[in-house]
Order: sequence, then structure tokens, then C-alpha cells
Amino acid sequence: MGFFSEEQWLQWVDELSDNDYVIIDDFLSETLLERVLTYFREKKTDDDFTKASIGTEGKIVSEIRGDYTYWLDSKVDQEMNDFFELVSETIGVLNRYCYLSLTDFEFHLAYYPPGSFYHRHLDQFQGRSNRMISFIIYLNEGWVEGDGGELKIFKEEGDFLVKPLLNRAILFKSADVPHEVLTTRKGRKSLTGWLLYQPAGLGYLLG
Ligand SMILES: O=C(O)CCC(=O)C(=O)O
Ligand SMILES: [Fe+2]
Repeated sequence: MGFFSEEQWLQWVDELSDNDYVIIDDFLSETLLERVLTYFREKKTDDDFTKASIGTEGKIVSEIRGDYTYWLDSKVDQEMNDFFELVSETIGVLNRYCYLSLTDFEFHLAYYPPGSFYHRHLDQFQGRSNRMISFIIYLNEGWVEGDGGELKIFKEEGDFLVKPLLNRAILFKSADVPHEVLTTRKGRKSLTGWLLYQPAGLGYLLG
């Protein structure tokens, strides 16, 4: 049994194919959401987050992005196993219906302190095109207008803002959707990752 019915997945996949993005509210089950929030709290308390970098060389440039991240490892972060299962189901669905050849994923917990942002960018780095789908779940309890930290999506038809509401997920095509995180006025939390296409035998070169 999957997390969602085939019909439900099809509806989301259609939206993603047609619009390059899909927003899904109340994505995680109550139990899973609670587990993710608890894990976030623990990691943050343990001070496991480090300043995020940009590009493939790991440069830290605070004028571009100001968030802190904790990279998840399915072997280490076993409390997140159910979430990884859900990601695997997502990958299976996208491979079946969108003819993608996704083989792997990478996720981190992200924390934007008050006053931080992430300037306009694409999630596919030059010279490293294995990020196919960006996948974010927001974890901001009680977010209200004025807290900032909206995700701005740039589209030819018109730009728009996505509120980083608790348990809202967004998936978008990493190569096609420029986006930015507006300055946040409150601590802003998310579980953010990418579904990857890794050409066989090249992974070790990319690190
Ligand atoms: O948290 C978000 O809304 C987007 C984060 C982002 O663009 C990234 O980490 O590449
Ligand atoms: Fe991004």
C-alpha cells in the first residue's frame, strides 16, 4: 500500500507536467509531520546545522543565501525512514508517468534565521545537471502574513508568491523554474530536497 492512491498521484503529476510545479497542502500524515518536526527540533538543538553554500564548490556567500542546513543521510537519520519511503514512492510515480529516470534523492533540513533570504536562482548547477525535481515541505507552525520568507516563483505568465505554510509541499522542475526566498522576519523551517538523475558510474566524480 502506498502513501497516496494512484489517482491522487496522477492528478499531481499532471499538474507538475503542465505547469512545471505543483503545490500540495497537508502533504504529510499527522504522524509523519510530527516526526519531522520533532527531528528538526532535535537537530537544531544539537546545533547540527551549518551555513549553506552555493554551487558545486561549496562557496559560502551570505549576500546570496543566508540559510543553515543539515543534510540527511538515510543510514544515519533513520528516524526519517518513513519520509524516505514517501520520497521513493514519489520517484516511482514520476518515473512511471513522466518517463523520468530518477535514481536517487538528496534532502536537507533548512533553517533561515530572521533577516535571511536566498536570491533568485535555478537549482541545477552549471556542469551538474542531475537535479531534476525540487521538492520542498514547509514546517512553519503558525506562519502569518508579514512573517515573510515566501517562495517567489518566476514564470513567463507572471511571478507569484508561495506562503511557506506548515505541511505545504511544492515540487517543481529544477531546470525550468527560477525562484527565490524572500527575506524572512521569523525563523523559517523547511525540509528541502531534490530528486536526482545520476548517470551510472559518474556519481563518484560529482561527490
Ligand atoms: O525554501 C525554499 O522555499 C526554497 C529553497 C531553495 O530555493 C533552495 O534551497 O534551493
Ligand atoms: Fe532553490
